[in-house]
Amino acid sequence: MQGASGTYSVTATDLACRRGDRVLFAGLSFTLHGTEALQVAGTNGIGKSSLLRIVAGLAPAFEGGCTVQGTIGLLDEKPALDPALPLGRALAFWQALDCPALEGGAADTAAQLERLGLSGLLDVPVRYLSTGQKKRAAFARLLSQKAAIWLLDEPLNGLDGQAVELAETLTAEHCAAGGIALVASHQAFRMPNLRTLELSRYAA
Ligand SMILES: Nc1ncnc2c1ncn2[C@@H]1O[C@H](COP(=O)(O)OP(=O)(O)OP(=O)(O)O)[C@@H](O)[C@H]1O
Repeated sequence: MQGASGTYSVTATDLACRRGDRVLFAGLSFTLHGTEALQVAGTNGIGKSSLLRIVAGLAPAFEGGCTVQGTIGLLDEKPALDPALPLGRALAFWQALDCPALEGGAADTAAQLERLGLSGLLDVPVRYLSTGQKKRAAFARLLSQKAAIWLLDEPLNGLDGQAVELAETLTAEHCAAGGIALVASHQAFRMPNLRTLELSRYAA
């Protein structure tokens, strides 16, 4: 991560979200600083992904606003890895853009791939990877991004039990290192000091 963790923040102020002709939620405010994590919980369709897209700057707020200090890494169901490329080359493409001159980058990356159980899959085209392997690959890309603010949209979907624990541990490590995590999920997500925001409380 670049910059001091004390400078990272996500602030949502009186946020409302409209999708189509429906206002999904309104009056939502929260602040996250470096080291903090928040799980956005709620039933299917309540607006969890929509909230993350607003925070990421990919969708407009209907009312209110959101300001972020720090770089954003979004992990969602689309890993944004070229399906035709072998996994190793697909990840290298992003790494060259995200962190071209990363010191100790190669060793760092190899260790992360090993930890994610991807080392033996680097020559497999992305389109052949299983659902869980694709999600692991999305975490590999997220880690190489070195973003301060992790926006995780259903990060545990498709992962087996061991990988669920790893995803939770990686997120805890990210926050312990000064990062921020905003986790949208209807599933339990276990990590220290995780706050929960029930989006249904803001349903319009
Ligand atoms: N572009 C769009 N136009 C109109 N409605 C949309 C659009 N995108 C999403 N929606 C609707 O907005 C609502 C919220 O969707 P969203 O994906 O944010 O919910 P969610 O809480 O993340 O759901 P899930 O738990 O199923 O992932 C849904 O009813 C969805 O159909």
